[in-house]
Amino acid sequence: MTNLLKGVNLYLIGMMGVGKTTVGKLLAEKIGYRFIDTDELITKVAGKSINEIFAQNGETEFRQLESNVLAQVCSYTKLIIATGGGIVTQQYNWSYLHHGLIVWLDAPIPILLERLAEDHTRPLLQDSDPEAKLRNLLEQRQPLYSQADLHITIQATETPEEIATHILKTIPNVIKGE
Ligand SMILES: Nc1ncnc2c1ncn2[C@@H]1O[C@H](COP(=O)(O)OP(=O)(O)O)[C@@H](O)[C@H]1O
Ligand SMILES: O=C(O)C1=C[C@@H](OP(=O)(O)O)[C@@H](O)[C@H](O)C1
Ligand SMILES: [Mg+2]
Repeated sequence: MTNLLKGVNLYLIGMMGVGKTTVGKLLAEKIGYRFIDTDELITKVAGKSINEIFAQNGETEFRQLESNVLAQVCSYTKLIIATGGGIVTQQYNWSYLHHGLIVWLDAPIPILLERLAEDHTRPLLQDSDPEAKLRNLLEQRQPLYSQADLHITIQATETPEEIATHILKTIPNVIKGE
């Protein structure tokens, strides 16, 4: 797999709660790549949590930090990059994402809701109706996510390990120029 990818980065995109961070770590272990999470880098750069950035600086500034971090990481190779769910909403981010192979992790809303039911770290979901919020975000983002190179549909019972294996099995079908 490492030979096939030739150092090309993998970018995981998709909705909050789909498992980008969890599966990304496993993928990196499996193929000997480094793992990077854009949210984690943003909190390091800003010196505060995602919640604090949204509350104190607003989403616009968060998106700017996210783009800056993405621009930095895409100059490296052999990375698995778990992005934040909204990275696709900034058109110019696509010029960075297209440096690598873009993998869309896609799961139905009820699965996302169940996983995020007790979560307080995603400011966009601290809403009186998180289900409606997720539906609304997905409606806006689905056409953007669908620009990925690889679309992985996740079943409710699939473990992170199974999803990582599924992705690795599917990559040879979409390697650019192969
Ligand atoms: N395949 C899975 N099966 C069950 N729970 C999962 C799975 N993938 C992720 N999770 C859980 O769902 C939550 C969100 O996962 P996370 O990796 O943070 O998603 P994302 O980075 O896409 O927002 C976490 O609590 C994680 O442990
Ligand atoms: O969907 C979004 O707009 C967001 C997703 C989050 O990351 P995850 O997708 O890893 O939860 C994080 O970047 C921020 O809370 C905004
Ligand atoms: Mg994440």
